[in-house]
Amino acid sequence: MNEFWQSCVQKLEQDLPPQQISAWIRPLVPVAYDEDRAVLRVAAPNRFKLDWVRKNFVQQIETLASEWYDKPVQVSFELASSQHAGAGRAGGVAMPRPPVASATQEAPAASAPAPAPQPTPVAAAVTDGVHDRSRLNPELRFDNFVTGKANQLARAAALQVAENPGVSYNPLFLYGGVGLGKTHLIHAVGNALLANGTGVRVRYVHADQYVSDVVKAYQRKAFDEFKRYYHSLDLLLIDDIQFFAGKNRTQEEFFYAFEAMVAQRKQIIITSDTYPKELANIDSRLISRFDSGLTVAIEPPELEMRVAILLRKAETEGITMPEEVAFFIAKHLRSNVRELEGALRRVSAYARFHGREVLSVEVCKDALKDLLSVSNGQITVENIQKTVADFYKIKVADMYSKRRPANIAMPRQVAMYLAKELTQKSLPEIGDLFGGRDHTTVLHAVRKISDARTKQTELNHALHVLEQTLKG
Ligand SMILES: Nc1ncnc2c1ncn2[C@@H]1O[C@H](COP(=O)(O)OP(=O)(O)OP(=O)(O)O)[C@@H](O)[C@H]1O
Repeated sequence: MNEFWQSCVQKLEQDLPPQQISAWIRPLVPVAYDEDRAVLRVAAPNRFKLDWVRKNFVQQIETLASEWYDKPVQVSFELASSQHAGAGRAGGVAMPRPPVASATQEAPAASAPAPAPQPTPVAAAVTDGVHDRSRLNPELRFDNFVTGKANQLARAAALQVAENPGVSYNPLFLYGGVGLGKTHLIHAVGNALLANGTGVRVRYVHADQYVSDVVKAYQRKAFDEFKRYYHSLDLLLIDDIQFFAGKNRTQEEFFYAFEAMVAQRKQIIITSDTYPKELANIDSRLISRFDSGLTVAIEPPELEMRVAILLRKAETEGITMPEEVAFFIAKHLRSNVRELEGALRRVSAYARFHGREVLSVEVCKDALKDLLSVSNGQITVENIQKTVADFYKIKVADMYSKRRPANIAMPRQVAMYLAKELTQKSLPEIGDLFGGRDHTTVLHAVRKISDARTKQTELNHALHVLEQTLKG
């Protein structure tokens, strides 16, 4: 594992800028590799870094681990205990240890014993520098956010809020699929406000972290401090609010923070993977609050925007990318910006490794072979199943399974409908590809979804996004 980790860091160094390596990769510590389950445990020094690497680097590390161990490896991130401190930097390997309790578990029953007091994240936040305190990433700004049809409304709303926090749209609720720039945009608002230098109190928090803060405040009986901190902010940026689902105590606390902040004209910006009314297991009074400001969608980027993003990112990284190369990548990779960034890193590392000065379409074809075979421009039933499963956050396997809960049955019908609409396959062929279902089941799904789409705006919107993602 030690050897793997050293090679992994070296490979990442070829792909990522040095600041990212020192900020996010070097502080990580490999904890243990479970050979039987093919799971590699990696510890991060704090919750912020944990969330960040989980979100931004898991794919790269899993790919490298899978190559190294020659089988699909899952990487599981966790918070470091004191045993791990420093081991990563020294390149040493920490011994396996008992798993860390999930920080996202909801507040325990009132009788739960309180653990020994430690500095709370709230207290820690007060002692850090301004960016650490706000948890903003200074790299995510308006000036490096590429705009196109898919995100122009969201950007305009975010700019408006940055100019008039607390008075224009409160809350601003941004929603959209993975990797489309929601996090980037809300950091941009925070950074713009900090840049004004008026001493505003800004805090970015991932919903998962907020849940964890509620749990800690509960355990340490520190709710007053918790409330004081959150209620005192001028701008609260809360990412991926769908993670509040089923966390009742968190929702209650957030409701009070929300009411207090909005009453004092303090700005709140929320992101989510779906629009407010579609959020599952969230209290209806919160949903109605979320909808009371401005709700804006970010959609998957269209071709021209994908090209612009690639050219812009290549320029920033000092990579010479001819337009035809950008068009080639953008035509084939259509789902989100994170995927484009990954492709750019891969292509440039490949070119560097093979001593090619200028990127060419040939280099891209080689470097992105596996990605391109999945999305070679053709719409297949497999592509549709994967895209729809990603969109609705269900497993691809549920497309073939016999399970029928509504949250699975509906996406499956959507996928069948799209398969009929976008491929040449017959109803029986589609039925076969959905776990051997009868053609009448497919016909029923096609009729049901095409009828529902004419009556339900949100379903129509979702289908539009899916069609656009699949067609490119
Ligand atoms: N319009 C854009 N211009 C430049 N970079 C972008 C744009 N949109 C997204 N990105 C970049 O793509 C990556 C993914 O974006 P981001 O993390 O903001 O997505 P997200 O919508 O928050 O996704 P998730 O739902 O997974 O949290 C980031 O590195 C971000 O900087």
